[in-house]
Amino acid sequence: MPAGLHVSNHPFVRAKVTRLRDRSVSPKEFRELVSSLAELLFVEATHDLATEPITVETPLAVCPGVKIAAQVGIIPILRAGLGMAEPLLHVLPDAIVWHLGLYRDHDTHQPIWYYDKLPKQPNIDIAFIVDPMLATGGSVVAAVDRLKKWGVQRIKFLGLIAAPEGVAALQSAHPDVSIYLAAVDTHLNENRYIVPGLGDAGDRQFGTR
Ligand SMILES: O=P(O)(O)OC[C@H]1O[C@H](OP(=O)(O)OP(=O)(O)O)[C@H](O)[C@@H]1O
Ligand SMILES: O=c1cc[nH]c(=O)[nH]1
Ligand SMILES: [Mg+2]
Repeated sequence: MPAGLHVSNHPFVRAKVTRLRDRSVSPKEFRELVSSLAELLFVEATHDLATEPITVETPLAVCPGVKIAAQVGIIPILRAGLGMAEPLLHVLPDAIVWHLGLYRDHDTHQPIWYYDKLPKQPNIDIAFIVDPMLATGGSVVAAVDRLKKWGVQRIKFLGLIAAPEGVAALQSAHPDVSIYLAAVDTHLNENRYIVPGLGDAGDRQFGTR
């Protein structure tokens, strides 16, 4: 069944992503914005997370409540996805983090693997792949391919800015993967960068350019 594309319309998200794009923003503020946006989108993306009924004793009475009943995996795509992983752990400290290392080749724009330490057996019920940028879609499609081969069937993608080309590529390769974003921009340029975008999300977080 095809999953959805969810582009947040929340004023916090729209204002923060506007600031994130600003070329004059320092790496420190850029990281803070990535972190805050990731948390806001995670809340939207986990609206249907499995829960289990429990009770809790307040000082006055026994009160019905719930606990989270799914083992969540957070899957950052290195490097730029790193800044979105830590804030999700603040919201859900029991989540497991599995890093996937992929970079996009400068000339071919194809994703190249350089880190993958997934164990033989999957130990999560649902995976949230995090990466700020969905450009051609090559990196996220490769990550979803890998997670499905590993044995995870429930997968969602959390990004900040996407190009229409990347959304189309991910939906065509993996129509079951829901996509949560802060913005969808107009197009990719000749170097496959998102326009207007924000430039290179890894470099802007870590001050490497
Ligand atoms: O949709 P795609 O066309 O695959 O492009 C998106 C990828 O490119 C960026 O990573 P980059 O290769 O710059 O690596 P980095 O995170 O180490 O900077 C970005 O963080 C995505 O992983
Ligand atoms: O616009 C883009 C495209 C790929 N990777 C980025 O960091 N930015
Ligand atoms: Mg980069």
